[in-house]
Amino acid sequence: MTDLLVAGGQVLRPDMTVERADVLVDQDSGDIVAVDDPGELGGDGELDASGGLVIPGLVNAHTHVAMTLLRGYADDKPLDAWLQEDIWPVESELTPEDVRVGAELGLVEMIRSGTTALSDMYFHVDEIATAVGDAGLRAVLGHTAVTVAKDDEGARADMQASLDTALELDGAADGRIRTTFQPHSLTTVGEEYLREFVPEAAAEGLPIHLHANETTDEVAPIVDENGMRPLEYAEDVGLLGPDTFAAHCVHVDETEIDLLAETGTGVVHCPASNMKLASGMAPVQAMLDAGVTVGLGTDGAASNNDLDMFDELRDAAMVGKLATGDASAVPAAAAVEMATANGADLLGFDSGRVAAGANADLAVVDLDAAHLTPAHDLVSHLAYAVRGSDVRHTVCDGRVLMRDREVTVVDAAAVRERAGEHAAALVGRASEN
Ligand SMILES: CSC[C@H]1O[C@@H](n2cnc3c(O)ncnc32)[C@H](O)[C@@H]1O
Ligand SMILES: [Zn+2]
Repeated sequence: MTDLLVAGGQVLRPDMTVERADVLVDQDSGDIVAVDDPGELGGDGELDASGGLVIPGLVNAHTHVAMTLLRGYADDKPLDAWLQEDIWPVESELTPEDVRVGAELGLVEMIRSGTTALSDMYFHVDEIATAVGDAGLRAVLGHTAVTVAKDDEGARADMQASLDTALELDGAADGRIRTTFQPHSLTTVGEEYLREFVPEAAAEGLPIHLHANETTDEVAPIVDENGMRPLEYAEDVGLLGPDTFAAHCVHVDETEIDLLAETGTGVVHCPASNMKLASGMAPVQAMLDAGVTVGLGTDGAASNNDLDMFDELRDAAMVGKLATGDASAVPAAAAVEMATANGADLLGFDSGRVAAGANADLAVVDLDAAHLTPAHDLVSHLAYAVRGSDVRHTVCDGRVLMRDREVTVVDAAAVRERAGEHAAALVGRASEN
């Protein structure tokens, strides 16, 4: 057994307490072997956590990682105009290699800010899987199907591609990659395709990841056409259940919150994207109170505009209060749970906790900084004061992905340079059409 001792730091435990402890990692199995008092454990290798806080690697439960190439490409528009006027036209020019390079850039950004797991929705998914394999993170991937503006043959082919991709890629990268079936949203996939393909996904045991109830523009047509709320419609076509998680859920009423809780459907809150696109404020505290598992996601870098989950933690805690007029809503510990244990739960990974037996997916946050002094409450710091750039080391599956702020798994400078070149060429092609 090759093992690694993460030594000398404080550790965030699953019950949100913090204690001085060392963490022993088995690098062959990729699991945490033990968490014990300082000096009690020994290992072959060591990762210095002194002056730092060992936390579970953060879980970005909803993103479009390759959209880093579109960071800053189109801002200050609402969702529908942003997608139709800017994003979808430029995405139609994306090559498989662009998607690979964009994903590589996003994964470097995630490693640098302490994220070890992501759940992604996009296309050219083989390229994203290769990038995830090389970068060493854990991911739930899938091909996102859109049927609007396609003929029947094209629509069915896209739904089939979502099923096939999920079946083919599941278990890739030594099991670090899992998959989901992905109808893009309740308005961009036609009812007949949902009724045909959702049962097929269920029969294959595939989890489902979709966008839902993101804007009022998306809610109104479903209510008009079906006489029911969007999540009632989702339940009617078989989409809800314990293996489904829906991104956004901004405009959900009480009946829909109850439906989420009753069916065990998860939600991924994306506060920065919801603010930037002026989509609205999700009723996160009400969903948590009802027993809904709520994780946290950045959405893509074009609607955020970064992939730093510490920003997301702070935004979730802040906007939770603004949405309710209650300063006790979405407290620090709840936000940290959303970004760790809840996200891992939604993605189906045994991560999100620093405990013996769990995946060794960890980040070490450097506390030696003016903006983290004094250290009255480190859970408060994680939610309100830590920045992604405070992360000193990142470990996933027992492998050190970043040591002393140096990414060890890929050449980060080369990735940035290639991404800049690909983004410029992409925008050039888009402007010609
Ligand atoms: C067809 S691949 C996934 C698709 O989703 C688009 N997307 C990015 N952000 C959002 C969002 O907030 N709501 C809905 N769709 C979004 C992305 O650009 C891809 O086209
Ligand atoms: Zn999204």
